[in-house]
Amino acid sequence: MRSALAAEGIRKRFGGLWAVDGVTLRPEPSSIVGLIGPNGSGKTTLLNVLNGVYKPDEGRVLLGDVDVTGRSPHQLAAAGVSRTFQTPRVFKSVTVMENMLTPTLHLHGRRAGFVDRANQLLELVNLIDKRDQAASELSGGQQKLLEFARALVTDPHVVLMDEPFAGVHPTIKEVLQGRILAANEEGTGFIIVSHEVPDLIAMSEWLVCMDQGSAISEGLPTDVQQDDQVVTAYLGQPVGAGDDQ
Ligand SMILES: Nc1ncnc2c1ncn2[C@@H]1O[C@H](COP(=O)(O)OP(=O)(O)OP(=O)(O)O)[C@@H](O)[C@H]1O
Repeated sequence: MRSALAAEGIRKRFGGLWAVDGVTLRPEPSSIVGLIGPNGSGKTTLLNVLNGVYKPDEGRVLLGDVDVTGRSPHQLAAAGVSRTFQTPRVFKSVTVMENMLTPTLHLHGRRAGFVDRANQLLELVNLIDKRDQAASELSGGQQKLLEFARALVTDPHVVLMDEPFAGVHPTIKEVLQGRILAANEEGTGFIIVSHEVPDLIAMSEWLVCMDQGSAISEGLPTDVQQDDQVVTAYLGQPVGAGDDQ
């Protein structure tokens, strides 16, 4: 059974600006939660609080029943909270396989199992042939796939993803979407920030819309999409009604 990562009354301030201003999220374990909102609404800051990059000024982060507020990204990764970034953060000078194994380095005694798992995941994201190449030889899209596969290697409770589909080729996007859904079927929970609202609506069981640091609407994606406050936050455009954006 996987644990959900929850936010309780999170507030985070930069100078005079409350970038996140009292957000509570209580996802079901093993669910896909989509997080949308206009630029600057606090989505990335919330992810940064959830994986320990920032300590919140107020509120708590819970992994299952455990209060993990203030733990470092490293500690949270070890506890089962993985993260991917808008610009993939892979170690370019080492091989694809070495990248896959970096999250396991501090976990002792199970390395052989992780190598098998890493091979399996590389197979699933079509990077197995690149296993012994330096990550710098991968395209930007392939680096996103590598970062995603690496996030799954330790079998996390939840993966936080920031703009996974931004700027990636449609073929790679399709692989990513398929692998997210497959990992979710196996029990991994996701919280995904994306401006590609139609894609996110199609994948998410629960959608949250932020505006000016607050969660202004949450619920089933089709309901949130039609919420007047959400439409207004997106400058009068029904979200997900047009092109991806
Ligand atoms: N390190 C920081 N220092 C100061 N202000 C920050 C910092 N990080 C974010 N902010 C501010 O906090 C607010 C929320 O930013 P954040 O990046 O979380 O929004 P976002 O919803 O992820 O935006 P986008 O969709 O454009 O990525 C913005 O006004 C931003 O300028």
